[in-house]
Amino acid sequence: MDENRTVALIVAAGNGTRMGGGIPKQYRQVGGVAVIARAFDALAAHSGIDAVHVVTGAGQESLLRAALGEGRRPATITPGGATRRESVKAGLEAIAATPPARVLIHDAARPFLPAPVIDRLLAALGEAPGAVPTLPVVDTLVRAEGGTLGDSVDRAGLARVQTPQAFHFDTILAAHRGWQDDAEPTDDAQVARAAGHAILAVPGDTMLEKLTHEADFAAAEARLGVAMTSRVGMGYDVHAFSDGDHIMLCGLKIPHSHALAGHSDADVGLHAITDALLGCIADGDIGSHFPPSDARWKGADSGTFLQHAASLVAAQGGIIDHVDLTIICEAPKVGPHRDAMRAKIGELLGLPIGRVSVKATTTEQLGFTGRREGMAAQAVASVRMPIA
Ligand SMILES: Nc1ccn([C@@H]2O[C@H](COP(=O)(O)OP(=O)(O)OP(=O)(O)O)[C@@H](O)[C@H]2O)c(=O)n1
Ligand SMILES: C[C@](O)(CO)[C@H](O)COP(=O)(O)O
Repeated sequence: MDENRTVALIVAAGNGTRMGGGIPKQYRQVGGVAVIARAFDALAAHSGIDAVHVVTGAGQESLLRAALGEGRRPATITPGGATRRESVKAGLEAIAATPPARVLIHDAARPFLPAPVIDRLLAALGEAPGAVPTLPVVDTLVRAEGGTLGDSVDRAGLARVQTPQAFHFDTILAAHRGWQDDAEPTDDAQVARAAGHAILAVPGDTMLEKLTHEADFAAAEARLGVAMTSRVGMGYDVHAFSDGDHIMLCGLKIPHSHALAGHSDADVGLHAITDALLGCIADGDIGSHFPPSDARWKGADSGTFLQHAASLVAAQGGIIDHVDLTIICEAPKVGPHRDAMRAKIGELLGLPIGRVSVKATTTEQLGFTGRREGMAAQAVASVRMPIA
């Protein structure tokens, strides 16, 4: 073991399920820089830290490399596990090949890490085998029982625990190797304490808040003082009817007297929204990203196209505020499916249903939609983008 060596381990193997759809939160941008890149920079720039190791999820390595760019080189990149604990253990085992004296274990989802927090943690490791940053609880605490308030919980003596969590390396490695409880620990301090070690609390920082839900991104931008600007994109699409007994519309299979003809699943609604999102970032159109000449997109689920466009918006630090779709046809009737369509689009984009509008109109039997030769759809999307 190198007595002088301190390393950092960033765990980034989560899928961000509470965040909703799109690319995992650690690879999205906040203020024009990927979340994980900010955490990486804060650790790598600290004079007390010698190397930064990263744990990433299965299939996320290209996202990780893109987010870190050329300039940031993790000492190791290790595949994570199904839980945070498993990911941390995998990272510690990778580091154990050349064991350092100390390790700081950090959530990739906490992009803003002030250097004084690291200073406090490293100083505390001179007195104890582990230390974590904490913040006082300032709100009243109650048990939540459905929609009804349960008993209040005395907040005296309670604290909120953040990361990085700092440990003597051999202590935390042994604690993780020895973890046997069936319950999943939510952090590494619990693993160390279960092995009998005293862990110190040092003052945390409000900048260190974890990005957990979608609204946390807007809060992070605000915390950073990032100026955001609104953009609006529009999309329009048409598909002709052909023989068949159903159409795909807004990601749903709708029974109908005809199918819609197209290279993909011909989902005119999702195509219009995809183009509206691409319009917000001035990045071509659905045809330039998914050319009909490419056999890969034959019969493709258009949800893939929509999620790709949303991930491009997110990669530029954009936040989708709202989408509004108008479907133009004489039949089928959209009304009975409207809310299911809104829910499906919301699911694909990671948006609550209140930010997804689906409308429909006929053209009073005029034109190609009036003659029931095909369907059209137009969409407007509004996003907030960081001002470059
Ligand atoms: N199997 C897992 C789960 C989580 N993490 C990481 O642990 C940190 C904190 O977890 P959390 O905020 O819960 O992230 P996610 O698991 O991605 O989010 P969610 O629980 O909403 O799915 C994140 O940096 C996440 O990438 C990990 O490395 N491996
Ligand atoms: C490790 C952690 O960030 C400390 O607060 C937290 O416990 C992670 O919990 P999650 O449920 O994995 O977000």
